Amino acid sequence: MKKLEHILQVKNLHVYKKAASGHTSLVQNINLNLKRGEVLGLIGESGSGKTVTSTAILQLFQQKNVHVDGSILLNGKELNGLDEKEMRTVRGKEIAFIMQNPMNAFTPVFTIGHQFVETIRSHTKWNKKQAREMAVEAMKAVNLPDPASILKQYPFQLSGGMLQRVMIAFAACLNPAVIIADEPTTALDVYNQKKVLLHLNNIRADYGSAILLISHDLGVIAEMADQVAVMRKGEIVEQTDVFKLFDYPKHEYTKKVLQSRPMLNLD
Ligand SMILES: Nc1ncnc2c1ncn2[C@@H]1O[C@H](COP(=O)(O)OP(=O)(O)OP(=O)(O)O)[C@@H](O)[C@H]1O
Repeated sequence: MKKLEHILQVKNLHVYKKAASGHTSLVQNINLNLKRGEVLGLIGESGSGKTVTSTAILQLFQQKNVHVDGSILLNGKELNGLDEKEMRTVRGKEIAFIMQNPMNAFTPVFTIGHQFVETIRSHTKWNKKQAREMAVEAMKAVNLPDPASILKQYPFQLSGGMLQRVMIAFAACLNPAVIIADEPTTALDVYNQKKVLLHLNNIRADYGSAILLISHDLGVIAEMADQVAVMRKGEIVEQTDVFKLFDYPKHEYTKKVLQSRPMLNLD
């Protein structure tokens, strides 16, 4: 079988909020392509539609509130319109999500260990002991101290930064084809930011996972991304390789975004 060039292809994606008075558009005409092992940075001002785009790709909107139009191909398989049961077999295993707010990623009433082990077991044939070992290894990779004791804790017992790293360990442990990372490092100090970025970089290099990286931090984008898409008011206004974007931004809005980044004055 011929290998597909793109792991993820988003074509003409439109997302509408449903209301009695009619539909309002949240994002329009989004086209994105991700190759194996590639990092696509998604930047743009607050409210420009980055999270809506990733939520639509993951099919996490409730159909009664939001309508998603267009095509989302993951390894050639159409995700848009897939029923929830099928989507559950895709999420976590083939396409993983690192959310902006780590608290939302966990169920408060179960320990981290229970949730981690059950997620691994629902996608593999491993027994509990094997799944626990895998969870411990995955947590070590993101610099979490004493993973065995973290497994016994409940989400509220961990700090936001620790939960963020648990979620990244979660997302990466099954070597998904695509990882969507929505501001994965914002809750972290500089040292752990570096650790997490390095870990994501290793995953893409070792397993060929493609990463859709949403970030306000242009330093993170410059370090990690191969391609960058710039969003504004629900649309992509510019999409190019990372060097071209930083050196020769075309769109006025991109120029503004680049100009507004904080500069370190070393003098
Ligand atoms: N579940 C939802 N239902 C309806 N509208 C939504 C939903 N999620 C987001 N929106 C709206 O869609 C628009 C885009 O929001 P989105 O969260 O995608 O922006 P963003 O670019 O990710 O911003 P930020 O950088 O602040 O996270 C906003 O006007 C927001 O209010």
